[in-house]
Amino acid sequence: QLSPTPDQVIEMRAALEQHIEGLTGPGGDHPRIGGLVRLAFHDCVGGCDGCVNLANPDNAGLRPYIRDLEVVYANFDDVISRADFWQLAGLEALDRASETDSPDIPFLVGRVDCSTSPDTSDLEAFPTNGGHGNLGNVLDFFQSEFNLGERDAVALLGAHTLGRARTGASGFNGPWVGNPDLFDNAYYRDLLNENLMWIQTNINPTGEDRWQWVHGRAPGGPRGKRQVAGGGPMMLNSDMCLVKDITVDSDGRSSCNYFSCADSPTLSIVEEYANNNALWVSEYSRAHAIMTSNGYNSDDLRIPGTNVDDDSDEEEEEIIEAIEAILAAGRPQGGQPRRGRRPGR
Ligand code: HEM
Repeated sequence: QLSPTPDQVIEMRAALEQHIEGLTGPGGDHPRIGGLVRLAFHDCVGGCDGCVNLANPDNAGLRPYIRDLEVVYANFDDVISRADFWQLAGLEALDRASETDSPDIPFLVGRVDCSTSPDTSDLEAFPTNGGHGNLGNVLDFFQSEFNLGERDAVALLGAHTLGRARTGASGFNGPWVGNPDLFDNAYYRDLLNENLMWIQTNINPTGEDRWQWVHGRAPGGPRGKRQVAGGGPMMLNSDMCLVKDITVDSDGRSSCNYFSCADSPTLSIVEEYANNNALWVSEYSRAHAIMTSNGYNSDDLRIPGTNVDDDSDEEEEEIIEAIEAILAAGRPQGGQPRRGRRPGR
């Protein structure tokens, strides 16, 4: 099995850092930050296996990130699996985006690529209704897919502080927050910010509906015009449901507005994260570590160059213990390891 040395991991991280810096968007942002974090998540739906089904509309937009990353991976494909390399790329992107509180996520190796990597025709199960969904859809998804609870789900969705949605991919449009390159709790602060006058608008009224929440006005500014085509900061229903108890119809339209909706049961978690960046980053780290072990048992994954049990870093050990507990709880009856895709997928 492929297993890089710690020095090789350092070399790969340097190459990935260069890769991330090597592409800038029109606003001077770095699109690969968001793209690589999203890839790390999408690869782990159905098990982290270095394979993404690009024919699945839920994966729309990932193609250029995978294609460009292949050029970097070609230099290391004899020492690391693609599945591990994609996870390292996600971690490097998070580090690049962090300023004050950096996520502390141990990089574990041992993931195995699917036989057709990087492509697959497997249909992975993403949240019902994608960005149209409500809190029930979101929580069910994280529970059934990753064995993650409510708090972990709220923490993970904070990754939407990075990157943006694109009309040509999901059909939604815009970043979630003002600075899509910065990994901090702005996502939670904006969700709670009444001065942003959140309104729900359909940015694709002549085609398949795309109801997203946009700022009704700039902070402190006069009430602005509804963003007809989006492009400014936005939230999906699956984000807004963390603070508002929205019920959406099959097109994604909410029956209440930001001011008339009742509070969501997860509101208090959002408030905690909005008030405490370090707390959010720490809980995000744990949830991300668990998500990116999906499909494996604790004995399958280890820190490069070590045996997991030898590792002396206390914080990393805590996270590994958490992963072990979750993996043990999630093991199917009969104690069979859940490596790669689950039966029936
Ligand atoms: C309920 C679960 C989720 C839903 C419905 C959802 C939905 C979406 C949608 C619709 C987009 C826009 C894609 C595009 O147009 O290119 C997106 C982007 C993104 N998502 Fe999620 N997402 C979910 C969970 C997550 C999780 C768990 C993570 C990571 C931990 C994540 C990280 C990202 C990032 C970083 C982007 C920006 C990508 C870019 O800039 O290219 N998402 N998500």
